[in-house]
Amino acid sequence: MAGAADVILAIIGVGGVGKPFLKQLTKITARLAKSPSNPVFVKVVYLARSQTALYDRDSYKQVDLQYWEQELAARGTSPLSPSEVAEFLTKYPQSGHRIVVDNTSDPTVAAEYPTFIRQGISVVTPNKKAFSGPLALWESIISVAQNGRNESGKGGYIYHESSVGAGLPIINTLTDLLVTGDEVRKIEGVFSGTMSFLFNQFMPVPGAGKGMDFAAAVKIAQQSGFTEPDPRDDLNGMDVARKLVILARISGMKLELEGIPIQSLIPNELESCASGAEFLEKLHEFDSRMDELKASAEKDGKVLRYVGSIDVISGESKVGLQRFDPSHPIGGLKGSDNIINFYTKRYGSKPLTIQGAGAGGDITAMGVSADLLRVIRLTCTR
Ligand SMILES: NC(=O)C1=CN([C@@H]2O[C@H](COP(=O)(O)OP(=O)(O)OC[C@H]3O[C@@H](n4cnc5c(N)ncnc54)[C@H](OP(=O)(O)O)[C@@H]3O)[C@@H](O)[C@H]2O)C=CC1
Ligand SMILES: N[C@@H](CC=O)C(=O)O
Ligand code: NA
Repeated sequence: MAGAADVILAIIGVGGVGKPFLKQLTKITARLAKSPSNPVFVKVVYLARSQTALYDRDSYKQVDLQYWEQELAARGTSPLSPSEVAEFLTKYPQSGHRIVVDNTSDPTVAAEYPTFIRQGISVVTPNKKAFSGPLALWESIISVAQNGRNESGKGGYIYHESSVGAGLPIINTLTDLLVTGDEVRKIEGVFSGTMSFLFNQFMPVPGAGKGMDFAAAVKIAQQSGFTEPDPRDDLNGMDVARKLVILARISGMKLELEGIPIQSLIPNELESCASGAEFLEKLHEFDSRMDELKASAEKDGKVLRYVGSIDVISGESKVGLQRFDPSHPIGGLKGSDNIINFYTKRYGSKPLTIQGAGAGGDITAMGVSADLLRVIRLTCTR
């Protein structure tokens, strides 16, 4: 078949984001295979959860995207380490671009992105750890990726749109601003779907109801798939700080996570909880503290919202609670909406604003699927 190409795919992580990603992938693979001029055949040869994986070292049998769950239960074996996944993909006996989709939040998988990329394997992920972890890891990734600093044409590609604002076009927009020569001065807004949901529920604008107890809202946020695998990573402000670090580094700053002042919403007494489950169980005991903050803001006619900002010129950044007028765009956010304002030279004093749901399985998976298609277009289109 003229112009036909193969894509060899390894998928690591099939949880709240990974499952809807697989559903989207099923439709995408069917569509790509039917292209009359440039059919692309996506072959999933590795699929892993934390304790079990589907792959065949000898036959490279493809994973059935419809029955993967049953197959995993019936014939799953121990997962490969990330470097073994790289070797497994590299040894696949036919040509075709190799791609790893990392749908975990595991820093040990993230630490191996340079290993994948150096071997020409592209990485697509919503996992924030590699881009907001040690600066050296970030530098290493962007120095080897084709779409990184050198555009050397040798390594694989890296795309991680869903690591900020889930499926919202945040990273693509920032990249477009920068590559076309705009000067980004400040980025601010609500970066957490969980925090947005919590404060919209706990302290709605006047006239929109009394509001829910804080700990009860946290449980709903978790059940709705908005939180990180461990909800403490949202409540301690780290998730927002990670997103700011990612945007700051793309903007050219050499920022480390430790450089951001972060207001944690975890009560001191719960810092030592052994698990996220224990934390969730005990959080309601501290609802009165949140109620006090709420009452004080209410007295001044304000609402509380959890925001982050980074001043690219001065290098100042912060993450925490702020009071807003109920009529302010941040005060009036709904659901799990993020709102992100880019202040740039071209846009002047009125920022470029992106707003919409910023957490949840389907919309995060959408960002991952779109990134995957981006890599396929770059590598398989004749
Ligand atoms: N949920 C959201 O709204 C958003 C999430 N993200 C990011 O998406 C990623 C996934 O989040 P989410 O799906 O909610 O998390 P989940 O906890 O629901 O799923 C994580 C999956 O990764 C698997 N996993 C963890 N470690 C490993 C490992 N070392 N090897 C193989 N598999 C592993 C887990 O295995 P097991 O099934 O065995 O537990 C699980 O299948 C995170 O990085 C998160 O920050 C980004 C934007 C929004
Ligand atoms: N836990 C995160 C998920 C997306 O990044 C959030 O609530 O925003
Ligand atoms: Na995004």
